[in-house]
Amino acid sequence: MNAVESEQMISESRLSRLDSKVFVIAITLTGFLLVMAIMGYFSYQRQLSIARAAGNELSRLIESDLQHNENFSDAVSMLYMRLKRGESGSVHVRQEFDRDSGIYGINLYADKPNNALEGTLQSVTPLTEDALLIAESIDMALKIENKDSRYSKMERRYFFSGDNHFIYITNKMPLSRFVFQHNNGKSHSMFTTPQSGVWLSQKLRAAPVTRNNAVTHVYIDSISNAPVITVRHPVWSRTKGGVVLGWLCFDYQQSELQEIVRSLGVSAQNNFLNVYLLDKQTNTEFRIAGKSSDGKETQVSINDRYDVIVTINTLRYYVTQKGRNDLMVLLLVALCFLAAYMICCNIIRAARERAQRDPLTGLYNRSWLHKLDQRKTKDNMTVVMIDCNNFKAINDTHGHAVGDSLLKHIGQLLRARLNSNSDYAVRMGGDEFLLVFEGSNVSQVRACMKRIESDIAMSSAKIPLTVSYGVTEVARGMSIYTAIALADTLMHNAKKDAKNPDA
Ligand SMILES: Nc1nc2c(ncn2[C@@H]2O[C@H](COP(=O)(O)OP(=O)(O)OP(=O)(O)O)[C@@H](O)[C@H]2O)c(=O)[nH]1
Repeated sequence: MNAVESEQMISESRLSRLDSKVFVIAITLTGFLLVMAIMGYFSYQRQLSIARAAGNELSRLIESDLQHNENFSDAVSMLYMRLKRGESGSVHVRQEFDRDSGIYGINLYADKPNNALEGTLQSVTPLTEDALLIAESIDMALKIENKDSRYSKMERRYFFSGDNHFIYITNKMPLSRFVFQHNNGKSHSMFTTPQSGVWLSQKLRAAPVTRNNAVTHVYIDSISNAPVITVRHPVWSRTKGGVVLGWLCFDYQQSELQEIVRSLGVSAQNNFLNVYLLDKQTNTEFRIAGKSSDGKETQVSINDRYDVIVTINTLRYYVTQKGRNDLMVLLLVALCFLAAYMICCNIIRAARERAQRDPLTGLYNRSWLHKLDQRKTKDNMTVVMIDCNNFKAINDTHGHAVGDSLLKHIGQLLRARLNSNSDYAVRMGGDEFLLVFEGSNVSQVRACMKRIESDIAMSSAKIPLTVSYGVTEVARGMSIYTAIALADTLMHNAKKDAKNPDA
């Protein structure tokens, strides 16, 4: 092999080394990104399905509440009509006046065994006969309401608003929170909470907002100072389409809707959900739960007016337990790929190392030379080309196996004489060896070669073996291949001289 061929082989090997590294990195990165993409897709789908489930459930509950309110208002209308016609007995509710708050009130259904009060009807003006009939109807409707429904367990704020009267219906709450007030030593049956007395009279005295729509947009309630939507249902004096006596209005407060969100198993443990009610007509968002609006979004329609929007805060999703599992898997995948990358690199390094070794002698082979070429030539660098004399005859006489063990033995001898930190032995092929000395001058190298020659002669006494060699100092700036070629020529000259001592 000449120097040009060697150069070509070296640059090819350099290229393949680079290729294999780039290949491993590319495969690792592609695999990692692929797994990330697949996991991201499934994580995204899971987040969306959670959002969709929450949105569907919330819209279903709100819709059923709206339906419930409508049924309740229809029941009040029906009962009112019956009372008016004298079909449902007489009016039982009793109007009373609370001097402290200046409010007229009527007790509604009190569920004493369960310590629950449905509420009181309260008005700042004395209730007219018609208003008393409505109050009685509301009382009766409350009694026949399904007490087991989720709705009946919710705190409720609603009021009746007619042309001449505004009746507020207090919240459902435990009886124990009410104070039975006494008037002149006589038991006074009107319930008033000490905390809510002022609030109630304010609420009642505030002019009720006239609303033309069946559903209001989100507004801040003047008394409770909280965002509210009011849904109103007509109470009819005759059948539907007849005269409207007034409106039963149901306030949806943020806290109530939050309660619904909390009651959804899915959102109770996942604080990454942001839930909004979107008023489609005014394009107003009414936040029910959560803090931000970013993330995956899903929109579920409740009715013509409202949509539920659920978004998922991805960062929070990952911080909560469910997301943490995803992160752990992602981390494990990253570690697996890192391990795979390191293993691949090691395999390649070992294969490259093997490719630079001669399998018979364990010395470097010719392809290792490019390493030397890459390095800056050091001062005091000397190369020696060695070739065994008449090796063919040894093979022919003693057999190839003996020839092999001789070559192996020469390799050991060479290694034994070299300084492992600065000198290298290379099997160039067949019975040819190259020695590279870094840090020894030519005379030191020649002295070393004398010792190697005698080692070989002594150790192969049964099968006499000699070597020829050529020594060349690598001049500053000289290519290693040029030096090897020079040493090769010198070695051949020496061989010729040995064979023809007379010439
Ligand atoms: N046993 C063995 N023989 C080898 C191996 N590689 C090459 N040879 C033999 O080594 C011999 C080398 O021959 P040459 O260098 O051409 O000639 P030579 O007999 O050494 O004679 P000169 O070099 O002129 O002194 C050939 O017969 C090869 O077959 C090997 O790995 N093992």
